[in-house]
Order: sequence, then structure tokens, then C-alpha cells
Amino acid sequence: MTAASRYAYLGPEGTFTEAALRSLPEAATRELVPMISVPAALDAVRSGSAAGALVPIENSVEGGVSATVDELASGEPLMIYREVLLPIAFALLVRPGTKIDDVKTVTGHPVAQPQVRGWLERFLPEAQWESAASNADGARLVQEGRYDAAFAGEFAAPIYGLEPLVTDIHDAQNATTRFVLTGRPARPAAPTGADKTSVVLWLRLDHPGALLELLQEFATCGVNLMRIESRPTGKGLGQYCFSVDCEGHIADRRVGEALMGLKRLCADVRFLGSYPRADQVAPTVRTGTADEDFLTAADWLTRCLDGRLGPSER
Ligand SMILES: O=C(O)C(=O)Cc1ccccc1
Repeated sequence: MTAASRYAYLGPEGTFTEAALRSLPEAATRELVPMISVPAALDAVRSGSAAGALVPIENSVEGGVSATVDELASGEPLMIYREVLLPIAFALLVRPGTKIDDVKTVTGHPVAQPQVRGWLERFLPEAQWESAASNADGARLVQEGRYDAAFAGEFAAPIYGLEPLVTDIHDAQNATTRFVLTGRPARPAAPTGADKTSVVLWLRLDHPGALLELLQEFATCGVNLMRIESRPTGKGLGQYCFSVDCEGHIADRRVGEALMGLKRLCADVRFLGSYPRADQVAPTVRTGTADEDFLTAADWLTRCLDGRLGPSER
């Protein structure tokens, strides 16, 4: 297979990320390549050895997956083309024969820990937690004998010769993780009517109200925010950027206008893409912020400038 038909993902085999990737119809015709970390998966796309990479970006319990949010904000630009939502329930995987009383050390991805913390406190209060590169990597480490148990998808058990000691572990009901399919920058897919746009914004933090001005651009244009997170840029204390998802497509006038406003105000803006919403929910467009409203207003301005206003408009 060629690089063009290859999709990288956060591996190794048996991660939730792989399950999310396999839920995409186009994955059936691709070579799926497991990578050891989120940066490695994204770098496979940057270097051209893969056409796309699926990585976790947001979790309903823990919030943003920092490795992904930060990687997309820095380095050679990438764009998001699809999102996938996956309900998450963990199984406690052990080597065959292990009993719950034998479990002294447990592992899993750092994002898994807050999702099972309550369960651990209740059933394994003495167990020591250490983080793994992914949930499936934790399972691999249990197979190697490095830990007694791993929190992972039940489907990872046969891959690593383990058995699920407990299944359906999740502190929060409806815990969901969001994954994004990234690729090299290109034209975004056409609007579907139920889209999301992602950007990273670097504010000029040299005056009061900078964050308010940012929010005002979205509010004035009638654009609903779906996620906003501040992340350190790594350049010094107090230096932050904002990772933002909003409803709508960059081709929707209200979103385009809001982004143009932000481009004027911010020190820098990185467009991460406009792509179909996995939940297919269409936004509610507030009165005065539909495409026709922006077009009518632009036409009115042109006619003002040209002295072509009709008698009823003066
Ligand atoms: O895909 C995995 O298995 C991961 O390790 C990332 C992750 C972590 C927690 C919930 C969902 C995905």
C-alpha cells in the first residue's frame, strides 16, 4: 500500500482510537498503522508517510487531550477533516488466573484515570496507578508482567492474551471521547448544514478585555462556541493560546465574519478546519445572522457607497 492509503492512529493495536477509526467507512480500504503516541501519529501525516491520523482530542469527563490540542496548535500545520464520537466503558484486564486481591498495580492512559478514579477508590483503594502511552499499551505492559492490571477496552483482552476481570467500568454515565481525523492542509469539505469549525487563537494580551473582545466576535456574529480551552504556549508564564471549536462552517457567513474579526484582533489565528459534526445536529441560526442577512447588509453598504439607495431605504 502507498502512503496515500495509510491512516495512522494512537496505538498499539486494541486502543479505543483504533475502534473509533474502524467505525469510519473509509477505514475499510486503508492500511491502519498504529503509532506509539499522538505526536508520532501526527508526525506521520506531516512527513507524508500517512495520508491521515486519528487521535483523541476531547473527553466528556477530563476535557481536552492536551497532547493533541498542543500538537495541533504548534509545529507544521495540520487540519481536521472528520470527527468521531465513541462511548467509553473500561474493562480491567489481567493475566489469566489473576484475582482482584492480586492486583497491586494498575495502568492506563492518563485520560482514563479520571474516568475510573471512583471505581478504583471503591474496589482497589491500595492499588498504585502508573500511566501508559495508551490503554492498549497498558494492556501490553500487563502481558509483559510490568503491571497487574490495565484499564482498556474489553476488545483489547484477546490481542494481549489477557482476560477481563471486571467490565463496564465508568464513573460517569455516558462518558464519551471525541477523536479527530487530521490531514495535511487542503480545502475543507463542503458545508453539510451541521458542521463544526476549529481554530487556535493567540490574543494580544497587552490590554484589558482581550478575551472579552474574542468572545464578542463570536457573539456578535451569532456563532455558538462548543469548546474553549486556554493552553500554555510553552514560551513563558502567562503566555497562553485559546483552542476553540464553534458551530458552523467557515463558508457560513456568520462564521467567516467572526473569523475575519478575530484575524484583525488576534496576534495570530490558526484555522484547523471545518468538518461535519458527528452528532449531525444543525445549529440554531439567530435572527440577523443567516447568510442572506450578511449578503443583504453587504449589498446595502455597496449601494450606500455607490449612491444607489432606493427612496424607501434613505
Ligand atoms: O485510544 C485509547 O485507548 C487511548 O489510550 C486514548 C483514550 C484514553 C481514554 C479514553 C479514550 C481514549
